[in-house]
Amino acid sequence: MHKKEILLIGAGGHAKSCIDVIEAEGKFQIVGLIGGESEKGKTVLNYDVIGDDSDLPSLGQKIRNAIVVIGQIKTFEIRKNIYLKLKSLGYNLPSIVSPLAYVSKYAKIGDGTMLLHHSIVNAGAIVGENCIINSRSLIEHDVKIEDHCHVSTSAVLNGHCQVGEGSFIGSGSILKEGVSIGSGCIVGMGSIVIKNVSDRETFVSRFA
Ligand SMILES: CC(=O)SCCNC(=O)CCNC(=O)[C@H](O)C(C)(C)COP(=O)(O)OP(=O)(O)OC[C@H]1O[C@@H](n2cnc3c(N)ncnc32)[C@H](O)[C@@H]1OP(=O)(O)O
Repeated sequence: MHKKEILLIGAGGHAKSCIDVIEAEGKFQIVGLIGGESEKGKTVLNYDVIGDDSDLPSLGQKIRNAIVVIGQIKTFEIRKNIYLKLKSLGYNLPSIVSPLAYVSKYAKIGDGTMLLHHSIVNAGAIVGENCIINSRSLIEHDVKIEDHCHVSTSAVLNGHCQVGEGSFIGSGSILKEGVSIGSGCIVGMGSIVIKNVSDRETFVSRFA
């Protein structure tokens, strides 16, 4: 199969996981990574960091596809801003789905979103643009996740939960069905969330 070229924006740890998924999916040929000024010339797995943000306009003349592979815990603005910049430069921002993930035919996945290995998105769920649906996470039926969110490893979002723009749901967290998380929230790893969380709130479970 002819593979389309894709540029990866980010050169850290999360980029490695994303490279593994892109190679496994087999639809795109990675042409290189975009990193910070100091990362130029570095290699991540088998791929070179070929430029920084300032090179995006010129690279966009030859490479049409891109995806953001920067990680996200405390701030979503870095991923959001670079995503909007790529859009304004005319890049295509495909969604990438690991062949080991399951996406119901009744679910919707937005542009620029990556589903990593063993994630599950069930019927009626809607995932926005530029999200990370990380390894082994479970997005149950009718969940709605807005743009620029990160659902971390092994998090469980039960039926009808909602997650506002730019929120982070920590590793191994469990959201009770119907719970609503506001925008720009941080849900700490291992949290049990049984009530709604307001915009920009950091929530961690405290059982002591
Ligand atoms: C593939 C990947 O690696 S994806 C990344 C996966 N990683 C995660 O999911 C981890 C996400 N990060 C967390 O959960 C962090 O602990 C955060 C963001 C919630 C807080 O981090 P920080 O702001 O650095 O807070 P800090 O570690 O100083 O802790 C502040 C307080 O909250 C408590 N706390 C922090 N996280 C948690 C948590 N998940 N559950 C319960 N309590 C917590 C700390 O014990 C501390 O309590 P104290 O003030 O009584 O001493």
